[in-house]
Amino acid sequence: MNAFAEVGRQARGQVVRLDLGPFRPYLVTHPEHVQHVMRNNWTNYLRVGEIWDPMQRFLGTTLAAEGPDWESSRKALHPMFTARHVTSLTGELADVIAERVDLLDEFARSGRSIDATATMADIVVAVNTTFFFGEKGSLEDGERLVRAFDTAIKCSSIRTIMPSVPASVPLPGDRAFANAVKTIDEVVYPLIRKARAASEDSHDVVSALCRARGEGHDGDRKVRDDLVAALVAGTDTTTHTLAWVWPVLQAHPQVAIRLYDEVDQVVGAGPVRPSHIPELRYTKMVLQEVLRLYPSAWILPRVTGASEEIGGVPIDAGSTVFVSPYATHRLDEFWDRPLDFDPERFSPDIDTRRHRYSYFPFGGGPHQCLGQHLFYIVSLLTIATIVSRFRPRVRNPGPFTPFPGVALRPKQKIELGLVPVERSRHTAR
Ligand code: HEM
Repeated sequence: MNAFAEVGRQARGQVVRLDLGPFRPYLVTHPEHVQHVMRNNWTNYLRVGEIWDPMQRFLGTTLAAEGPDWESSRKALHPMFTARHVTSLTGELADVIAERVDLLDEFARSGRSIDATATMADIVVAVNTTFFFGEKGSLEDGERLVRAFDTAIKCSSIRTIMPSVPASVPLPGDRAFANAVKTIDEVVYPLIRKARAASEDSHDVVSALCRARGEGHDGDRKVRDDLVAALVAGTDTTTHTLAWVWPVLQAHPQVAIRLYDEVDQVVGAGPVRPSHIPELRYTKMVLQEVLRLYPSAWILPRVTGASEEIGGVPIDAGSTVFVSPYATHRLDEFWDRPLDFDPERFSPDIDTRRHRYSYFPFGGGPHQCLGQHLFYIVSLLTIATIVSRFRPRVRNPGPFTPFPGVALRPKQKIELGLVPVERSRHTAR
């Protein structure tokens, strides 16, 4: 990842062509150019081609595609992801998170470490299962789905690196891929049927999609594709961002002290309530800075429809163009001390006048992330719930370095010890 960021830094905002053997994508990092690709001329920068096609074999062709199918999927999902709707569910999500964090007491008592990534994944799966399926889905359904997503992503990436092999020629991983897709369908279709059969006006995503999409085979297929694509978009991204928080706090004790103080003041011994969320201002700044240095959606590939120039560099039709929050967030030209971790950059009291596209962990333009409100609420609830009860300490030595999977994640396992916080309940506000 360092080498990748270095290419971007040395280009100083110019468009460069990467030399990855036979594959020669362009890397676009200057905020003006990013804005051109993501927003101003987005219809010429398509999510098609050898990187996206294998993923569409299990994500389907609604949200993960382009054109009218993508548009209708986005329209169907949008009402479930507005700030107002997600905020209305904060109490329910807080209860789900508190239940998962209760399970950590045993580790704190016995002194055993937890695996930070696995624990964050456990919380995210529980939250997403509730948010997407309400009472219709069980935790076991959510866990089966996530395991199947992992397999499908791993196996489809084999085809991504061998794009010239036709689908009719078998490759290793094909059978596991087919089984994963079967598992996904075995979990999702019965939940769609349950949602269609239920007469109540539920506020979970599957019910809303069933209301928005037509009935019958075609309608069910669209609901299935919408659900799978949105769940995949929101699972690893949130999990790995939350996992990064702990080594980052360990490496920056002054930041950790301020965050702990804030949670102590706002939440005390807990439980975390919806009214606490807007008050967790510093904790949110820490998350924003984590997303600057470790944006889980670290690369956004596009393919040009027609030839054109970006910043004076001619780009032929059919070329792959990479836009990368990871690279742009580390440019000296747009960030002061870009490699330092400093949440103050996001202080609402500082007038930074940053270019909108110098910071874009959630993308931008018409494909901008639908899940960012959900992400902030879930992450603030998770951090505050854990910190109101424990002081997490990373026990294994770092450094913790980013690994460029489909989502950017810490390469090393993070072993977290949990020291219970002793305080009386009346400190809660
Ligand atoms: C740290 C957390 C997250 C990050 C960094 C993130 C990042 C992104 C980015 C960069 C995009 C744009 C992709 C592109 O332009 O090709 C995107 C799209 C999307 N995200 Fe997120 N996301 C996060 C969490 C979530 C969550 C929690 C959900 C929902 C559960 C979600 C749902 C979506 C959806 C549905 C899209 C597709 C929008 C479209 O294509 O029109 N994301 N996300």
